[in-house]
Amino acid sequence: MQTLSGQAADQPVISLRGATASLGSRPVLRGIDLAVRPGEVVALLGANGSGKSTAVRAIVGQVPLTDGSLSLFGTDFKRFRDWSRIGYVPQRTTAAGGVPATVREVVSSGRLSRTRFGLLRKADKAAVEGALALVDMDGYADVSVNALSGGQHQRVLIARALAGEPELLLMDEPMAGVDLANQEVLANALREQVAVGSTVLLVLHELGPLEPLIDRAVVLRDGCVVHDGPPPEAVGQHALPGHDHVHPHAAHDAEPLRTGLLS
Ligand SMILES: Nc1ncnc2c1ncn2[C@@H]1O[C@H](COP(=O)(O)OP(=O)(O)OP(=O)(O)O)[C@@H](O)[C@H]1O
Repeated sequence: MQTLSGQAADQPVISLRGATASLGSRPVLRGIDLAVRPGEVVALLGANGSGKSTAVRAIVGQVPLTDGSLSLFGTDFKRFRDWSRIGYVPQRTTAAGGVPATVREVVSSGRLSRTRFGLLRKADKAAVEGALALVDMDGYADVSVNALSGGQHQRVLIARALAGEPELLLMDEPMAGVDLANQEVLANALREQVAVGSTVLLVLHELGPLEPLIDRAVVLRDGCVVHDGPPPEAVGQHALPGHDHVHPHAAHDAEPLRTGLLS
């Protein structure tokens, strides 16, 4: 079966095979296999320093692979040019730069790859306004990004990624610095993306309000995949920061899988 974009329905949107990468002289990804299929919402979990951000940065080409392969939408990374199909929210950055820009201007920049010659047409402007509304920042459209709180920045960066109406959304700790009420706002925004068929890969420390949306969890430890399957149940004490989670799906005779999401 083919999707509207001509891609085979069962073909992974992201396929990393045997991926290795180093930062400086340090091997950070040590043979990662990760396939994300169309419409899936996959959480990338693991302790600090396990390689989650590096894996996502490798997928968007910011960290070169030293071995293994990567394909996006069925195209080998070296030949992939269709970046407008991908929205990326990097980890802990700010939307504010040296130049004063309004929230709407920053979010509009996420639409440029969908335009011809950088001109925003009616549909582009509607997509920008829609993205602002999705993260509940429409009331701040004309505010300078320099005047925003950390959580508001994060919502603007997510709106910037959503403005391009990406088929694949990559988000590195989207809930970092966002209070619980706004985490719910972002969870709703994501739910709407998933409802229109977007594929999502998120780096998370805790599943939190996103838990009902997550189809699968991939847990990294020391640059290797140690679990690929149902998300760990984060209920009660298990949801508490620092809890070293023993996965309920581990075979009886197997070493209990400690996802150690935050440890
Ligand atoms: N520029 C760098 N040079 C050398 N090592 C680095 C560099 N950046 C990160 N590292 C190391 O690479 C490892 C993986 O980092 P990465 O940011 O991918 O982990 P992470 O799982 O996303 O962690 P966190 O949950 O803290 O964000 C860490 O041990 C980190 O110290």
